[in-house]
Amino acid sequence: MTIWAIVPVKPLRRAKTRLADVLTSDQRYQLAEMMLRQVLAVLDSAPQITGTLVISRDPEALSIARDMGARTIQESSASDLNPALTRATEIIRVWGAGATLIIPADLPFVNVADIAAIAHQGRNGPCVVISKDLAGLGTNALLVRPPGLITYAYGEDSYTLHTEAAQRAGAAVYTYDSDSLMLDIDVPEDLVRYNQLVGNGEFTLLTRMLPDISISPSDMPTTGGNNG
Ligand SMILES: Nc1nc2c(ncn2[C@@H]2O[C@H](COP(=O)(O)OP(=O)(O)OP(=O)(O)O)[C@@H](O)[C@H]2O)c(=O)[nH]1
Ligand SMILES: C=C(OP(=O)(O)O)C(=O)O
Repeated sequence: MTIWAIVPVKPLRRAKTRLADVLTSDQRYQLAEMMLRQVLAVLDSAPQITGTLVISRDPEALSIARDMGARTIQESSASDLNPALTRATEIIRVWGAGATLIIPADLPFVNVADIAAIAHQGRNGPCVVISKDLAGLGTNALLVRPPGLITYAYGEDSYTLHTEAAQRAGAAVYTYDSDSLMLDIDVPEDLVRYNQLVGNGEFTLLTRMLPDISISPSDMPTTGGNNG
């Protein structure tokens, strides 16, 4: 059965506000664009994904999505993340999708093995497959078979809320976690944790993605967690 990916994208020039203490607005814009392109490239190369629908208010994000082979939907200005995802899900249901995989645009390390593993776990419905964030509170990837089975509850404690919604719907609930899927880039500590994960003092993610950036570990808080 077909799996359509949905990628929600906030206006790129207003993204990653929680990184404002350590990145300039232009650096945040560059990071948001680079992560979006990375996520779309992985979804485009994953054989289990029939197609990707990007929903955003941002014409620039929608243009990037189209250039990378994704379908797009213009989100209304008054929208928010959960209603945007609901609207996108309604569309892929019309397209006959057997399942949807929600992948946020800020998961720079998602890879095709993650997509394959989630698709395999979620091959028989009704079910959901959820990938937690590093703090274990958020939802980094979410497969829902059939689409529309549960109401989206992204935000605080979304992992628990999505799990409970699936249980109420009588669906099987699977969890798939991997280092590559667990790290969404939200807060400065995520950059520190990324650095710890790869064991390198030079913020490889940023230096690779934003070669002109000059952040050092001493610029970062050393405790706290990804609040999902
Ligand atoms: N279409 C759409 N996507 C959204 C909206 N809010 C957040 N997103 C996307 O949902 C995913 C997770 O959101 P966040 O982690 O809050 O990303 P962010 O808004 O760039 O980061 P912050 O500004 O720090 O909250 C990212 O891919 C965002 O681009 C929204 O209102 N509409
Ligand atoms: C929206 C979520 O997290 P964040 O906005 O921090 O990526 C979530 O995990 O439900």
